[in-house]
Amino acid sequence: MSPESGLLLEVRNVTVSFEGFKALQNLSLGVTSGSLRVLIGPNGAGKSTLLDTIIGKVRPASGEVRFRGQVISRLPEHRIAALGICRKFQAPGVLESLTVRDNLLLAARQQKGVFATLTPPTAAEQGRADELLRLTGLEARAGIPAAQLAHGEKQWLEIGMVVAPEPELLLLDEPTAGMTVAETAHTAELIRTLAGRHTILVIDHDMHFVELLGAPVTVLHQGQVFRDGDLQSLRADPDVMEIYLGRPREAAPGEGGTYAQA
Ligand SMILES: Nc1ncnc2c1ncn2[C@@H]1O[C@H](COP(=O)(O)OP(=O)(O)OP(=O)(O)O)[C@@H](O)[C@H]1O
Repeated sequence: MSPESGLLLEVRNVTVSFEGFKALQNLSLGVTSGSLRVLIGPNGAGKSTLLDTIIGKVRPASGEVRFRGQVISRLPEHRIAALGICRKFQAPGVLESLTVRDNLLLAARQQKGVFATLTPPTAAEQGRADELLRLTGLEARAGIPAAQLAHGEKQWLEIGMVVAPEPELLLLDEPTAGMTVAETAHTAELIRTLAGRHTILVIDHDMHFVELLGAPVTVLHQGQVFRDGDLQSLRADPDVMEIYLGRPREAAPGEGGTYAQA
């Protein structure tokens, strides 16, 4: 945590430019340790670019990102990841031929790469894999190849794999994309369980899911923070409605509705 601001993550006046087009414009955002925050906004608002900037995939033209008070926006991606920032992308990255438990075990190994295959897992690593099975609700599926999992189960497995090394900050990009209503509800429960142990930023378009998360919401629009608030007040905000309704292709953020997707 930054001794100066008390924030775990600080995005300070960040501008990101793609060949002159400003995807983020002087954007500032602070995240406290252990909090859960949702990012929403119309297509092209800059949500993914913001996560890309935090993980070091995209460099700001101006401004900076601080993590625990340290400026990270000039560090290479692997150094930022090593500080404890992990991002789960939409596409699951599980190894299909391995069992669910072995995927979790691999992710829980302290020793990475080829060395992990040369030494047997420690009792602590085995214990962590079992803990992750319970956490994700995949205990009954532990012994089957990951290829046989349903779409939602695969996503929970990947969340388990991403949290295995205990990252301090977890960035989730549309974790419920393509999920059924029941899978979405389970995902919300899982993320709520993880909050507190981890600081979590979630991007999602599914307002039912956002409601289930019950977390503060930040609305991005045209590369800037447009509003902060709870979902209920944002739904009642005519300006928030306007930025969605102003785009004919997109759905309005009505009860249980879905914000526009790419
Ligand atoms: N590599 C890139 N080169 C050029 N323009 C880009 C690049 N990445 C993003 N953009 C543009 O920056 C803007 C913000 O994109 P971004 O993907 O961050 O929005 P988003 O809020 O995540 O949208 P969505 O909800 O559709 O995923 C968009 O206009 C997009 O076309």
